Parts: sequence; structure tokens; C-alpha cells
Amino acid sequence: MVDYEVKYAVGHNEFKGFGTDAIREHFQLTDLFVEDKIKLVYTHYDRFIVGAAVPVKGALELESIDPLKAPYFLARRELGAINVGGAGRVTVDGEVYEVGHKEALYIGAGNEKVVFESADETRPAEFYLNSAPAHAQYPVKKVGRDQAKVLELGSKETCNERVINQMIINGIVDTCQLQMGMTCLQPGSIWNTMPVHQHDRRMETYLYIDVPEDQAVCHFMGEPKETRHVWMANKQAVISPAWSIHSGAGTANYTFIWGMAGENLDYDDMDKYGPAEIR
Ligand SMILES: O=C(O)C(=O)C[C@H](O)C(=O)CO
Ligand SMILES: [Zn+2]
Repeated sequence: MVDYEVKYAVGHNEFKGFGTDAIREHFQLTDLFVEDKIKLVYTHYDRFIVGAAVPVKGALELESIDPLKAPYFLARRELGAINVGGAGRVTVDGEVYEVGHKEALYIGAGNEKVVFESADETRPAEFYLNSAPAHAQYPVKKVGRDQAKVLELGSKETCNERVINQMIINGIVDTCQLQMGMTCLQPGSIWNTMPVHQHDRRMETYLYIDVPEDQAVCHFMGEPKETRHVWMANKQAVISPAWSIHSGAGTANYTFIWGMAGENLDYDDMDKYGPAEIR
């Protein structure tokens, strides 16, 4: 059984009047990772779905959900899964893919049966899921850590030294609109995505991981001249509409998984704003 909720889109003008509770309710996803459940949030931002599958006692099948009005989940969608837990396995129409910690699997449209399992129930797999509508069917592909395209950005001096692992990305995997990857902040560095950017062509979500239990990440969103913040704990995700910047500063270093979909597959298509330009 798949649990899901629907989040309707909020516009940039409405957002300006939001206080803390409204921002958290509309954009922060706090309870995605629940043992023996698949939990999904169907957003009306590019119809992007964010979720998680945590199989512990048995396998979990990704069944269709009512908002799709589709015979099976991937009838008209593509899916990216990044495992943030212990070793796991994904079976796609009978084909088995071993997906280890921080490895990714892309599953194209047209695959009818997707099943998630853990290799060891004492250290369950935790699959973070992103899905977007798909107009074509592309092959299933696993992306291991050493297959990612790596970018080293930032510096110690500006506290934003980080390694970007582009995993489900144009040039590595054929997708319709989905892009996913993982950014690791180096010890002593806390700022992600600085200088900040917006990409009106695509929405994006961030899942913060490796955040120590007594620490947090302050995530910034909103239009560049009208920003707000959301305090994030480990394994919480946050939605960034096309009109919003998305950047964060941690009270310690951390990792995050970014996933996006929309108009193009160009990772570098960003409108950047320097620290002195934002408000
Ligand atoms: O630290 C960064 O910079 C990022 O990881 C940026 C994200 O990948 C992103 O926002 C892509 O649009
Ligand atoms: Zn972005």
C-alpha cells in the first residue's frame, strides 16, 4: 500500500504573506522515511512526485496512486531512486538491480512492476524517490558512485567547498525531464548553492541527509529579493517552486540530494545572484 498526499502549487505573490507554519506546511516534507511504507507527495509543481520507500520486514511494490489515473505507476512517468540507507535491491519487471548506499537507479516509463527490498533488515535500504511525467520510454540504468560526473565547487574561504555528484543527468542517463544528484559539503563548509540561483524553467527539491542529530540546516527559499527560511532536520525534503531560490547553510557540514524536472535538461541553466544581490 502506497501512502500519498497532494500538494497544490503556491504562487510567488501568495508566498510573500506566509509565516513559518504556512511555509513549513506547503514546502517542507518531514515524514517521508517510514519503515515498511512507500510514502509519496504528489506536487503540482511540474507534477513532480517526491517520496521514499523503506522496506524492512518485506518487499514493497510501487503501486499506482489515484491522482495518476494510470494502470501502473510508470505508465506515463519516469522514476529516479537514490538509496540513502543500507544495501538494497530494486526489481523492475523481473530484472534485479542491486542498489547500494548512495547509488542511484533510473527507471523509465513503461515498466509495470517495481519492487523495493533491503538486503539486511537490520540495516534497511532507504530509497529516496523522485518522479516526473515522461513522454518517451528510456532504459533502466543504475548509476554507481564512480559513474557520477563530479564537480568540485566553492572554497574553504567562503565556507562552501563541496562536491557535486551528477547521477541521473544528461550524458550519463537518458531521461525525459528528470535530473538527480548528490552534493556533499566538505568538513568546515556549510553553504550549499552559493551564489544562489533560480531556474524559472524547472522546479527542484532538496533532501538533506547526513545532518548530525543535534544539528540542522537553514534552507533559504523565495524570490531572490524576498527570501524566507525553513529549518531542516536530517532526512527532510523541501520543495522549491520555479520562482524560488534554493540554498542552505548548516550548523555542521551535511549532504543533500537534489532532483528537478521541467523545461530542459541543462543542469547549468541557472540565473545566479551573488550574496550582495539577495534580500
Ligand atoms: O551545491 C550546489 O551548488 C548544488 O548542489 C546545486 C544543485 O545541484 C542545484 O540547485 C541544481 O539546480
Ligand atoms: Zn537549482
